[in-house]
Amino acid sequence: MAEARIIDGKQFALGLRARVAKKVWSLKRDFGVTPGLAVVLVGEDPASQVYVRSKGKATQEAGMASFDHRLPAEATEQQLLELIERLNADPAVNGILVQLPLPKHIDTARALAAIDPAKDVDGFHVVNAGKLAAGIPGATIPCTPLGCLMLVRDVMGRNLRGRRALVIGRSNIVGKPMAQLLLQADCTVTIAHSRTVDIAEECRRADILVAAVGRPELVRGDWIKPGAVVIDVGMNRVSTAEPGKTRLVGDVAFEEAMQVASAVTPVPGGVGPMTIACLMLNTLASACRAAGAPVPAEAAP
Ligand SMILES: Nc1nc(=O)c2c([nH]1)NC[C@@H]1CN(c3ccc(C(=O)N[C@@H](CCC(=O)O)C(=O)O)cc3)C=[N+]21
Ligand SMILES: [Mg+2]
Repeated sequence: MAEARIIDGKQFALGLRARVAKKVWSLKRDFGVTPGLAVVLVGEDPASQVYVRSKGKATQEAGMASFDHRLPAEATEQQLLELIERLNADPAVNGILVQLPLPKHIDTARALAAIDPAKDVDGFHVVNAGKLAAGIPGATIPCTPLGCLMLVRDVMGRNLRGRRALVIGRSNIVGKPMAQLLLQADCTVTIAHSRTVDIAEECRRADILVAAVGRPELVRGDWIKPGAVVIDVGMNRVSTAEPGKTRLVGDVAFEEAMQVASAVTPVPGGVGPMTIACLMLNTLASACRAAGAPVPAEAAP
């Protein structure tokens, strides 16, 4: 069989960001509104600083206002909650992203619950998670699962009815909302996790396989159903033979998957760039709702 198609998430994300930028422009022209995204970073984690910088850059490139808020690692939960309250009340801010993970002395659930659900562009607030699970329109969809669904549809078309989908991982950020989206798309959905008895056997039934567990190259070629579409959410930094040098690998053994699947996302260049592009889309959508403007259809899959 021919090698699988490499799903170019980076390219798709560039296109999506360009579509968002166009709509930002028309929102400004027709409603006099410039969408704004506030990113809150607590502490100095170097990886988080890199992500936060690339989010700020993408926000500005889309023609939106970017507000950067840094708190020291020792900041109290109360200080963070006060900042969130100020951002909730600020009409220039349509989206609030509190970068995770937070320092251990801060209760993550409490911080996320403090964000106005209408400004929760991550889609992590229980109101948005609940709307997604209950099928109530107007939910903000978490960026990574939304991006994954876009890539699946790009390959398989919009009609996913009856497809067997397996999601590996049950986090609130990726696994659970991913499963909800696939269910809403009429897939037959299974969620596998660390206590699943035979993950390989579950994988072999899946037409759509989404791996989001954070275990480098867990999914082997012989776990994959021939012709399946494989979406690799994993971003694991592993050491190489060269001392001090690391490289990024996914949750899927990429070269093996390429021999069996019909399409596979690479790491990097697959899901990661889609997460950022969908964050831009969700921020635009929040601004549209606030202004009474039509919400882009892509934000409500
Ligand atoms: N409240 C919150 N929301 C988030 O969405 C969130 C978060 N906290 N905390 C951290 C994670 C991580 N994350 C990434 C997004 C894009 C790439 C990305 O674009 N990666 C590129 C490059 C990776 C590289 O080379 O290091 C790629 O996969 O091609 C990576 C990581 C968002 N996160
Ligand atoms: Mg698990």
